Amino acid sequence: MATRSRPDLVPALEGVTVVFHCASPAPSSNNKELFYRVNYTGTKAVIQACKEAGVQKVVLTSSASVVFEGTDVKDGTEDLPYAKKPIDYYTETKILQEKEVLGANNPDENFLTVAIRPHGIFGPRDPQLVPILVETARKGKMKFIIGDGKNLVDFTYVENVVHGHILAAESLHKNSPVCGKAYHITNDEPVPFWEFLSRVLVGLDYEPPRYRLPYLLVYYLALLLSLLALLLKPFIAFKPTFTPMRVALAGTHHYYSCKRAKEDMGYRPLVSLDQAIERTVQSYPQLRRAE
Ligand SMILES: NC(=O)c1ccc[n+]([C@@H]2O[C@H](COP(=O)([O-])OP(=O)(O)OC[C@H]3O[C@@H](n4cnc5c(N)ncnc54)[C@H](O)[C@@H]3O)[C@@H](O)[C@H]2O)c1
Ligand SMILES: CC(C)CCC[C@@H](C)[C@H]1CC[C@H]2C3=C(CC[C@]12C)[C@@]1(C)CC[C@H](O)[C@@H](C(=O)O)[C@@H]1CC3
Repeated sequence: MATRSRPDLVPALEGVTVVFHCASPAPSSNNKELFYRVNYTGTKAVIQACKEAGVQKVVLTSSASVVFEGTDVKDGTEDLPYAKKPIDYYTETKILQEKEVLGANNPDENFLTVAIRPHGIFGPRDPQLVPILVETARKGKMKFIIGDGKNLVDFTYVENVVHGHILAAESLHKNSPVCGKAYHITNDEPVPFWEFLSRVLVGLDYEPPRYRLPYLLVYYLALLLSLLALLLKPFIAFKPTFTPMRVALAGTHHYYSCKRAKEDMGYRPLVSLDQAIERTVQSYPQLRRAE
């Protein structure tokens, strides 16, 4: 449902028991105002509309990045505090959104909420991760490995993310431990970031990245480029591919524990990373490298 207007939402929600709130502008958007309007004020409108329409359960699609500050997270649990300096404005508004949804949990009034925090979602025909990767490779910018190439990251197949949402909805009832809590949902198979990207690229007939660059060198170069882009904005518009945020995502460990989801809602990934990569690569014949 692509609306943020409460008067539109209420009639659409009449008779509904569970709302899955997945709406967000794409993280790559530059529109700060839109992030705020959709992820924060839009979420408040959704909660209000749910209450007015008598919806009892809300499952929010949050993001594991709400605790990521651009430095290593290894097997991070849900007890990690929210990032004080989130990696971008999208994530800043995901934090506001998650706080709003979890804060609205009120079993006494029969209004139950839970947040799912996936990480690095991918899957067949997704318009984000693989297309961005291929576009970067086509521009000849996927030749380099940032850092030592060993940093482990979670990438989560879309079907496992959906499974986590359904389990959360089914587990949401009065006295359940899931009420008002956040849950990491990943493939539970952390993989070296550069190995994952290489497998997707090679699967689509592109060369994998080969040459190593020191992490800090690339990070500060990206920072410099971003500052330059900001300074030159009134004269020329250019959008650097390697932003500090992308460099941090590419060069640090960021993988999360699913222990809480396993214990409280019986979560297990349904599709392995091998199967997931295979299915995803097969779904993009148009992105395959031409001979
Ligand atoms: N893609 C990832 O790696 C990832 C990881 C963690 C969390 N998430 C979260 O998953 C959810 C789904 O994202 P996705 O990556 O599948 O992208 P998506 O584009 O498939 O889904 C985003 C949804 O938001 C709606 N939307 C966008 N702009 C809107 C607006 N202005 N007003 C109302 N609705 C609007 C779209 O209609 C769409 O249904 C988001 O909440 C996102 O923050 C994504
Ligand atoms: C230019 C290259 C160095 C990197 C190219 C790959 C990137 C397009 C993706 C690899 C990891 C992805 C990722 C996100 C965006 C796309 C990547 C950087 C998110 C930041 C998108 C927003 C989500 O909420 C984040 C999450 O917590 O899952 C994603 C983290 C991984």
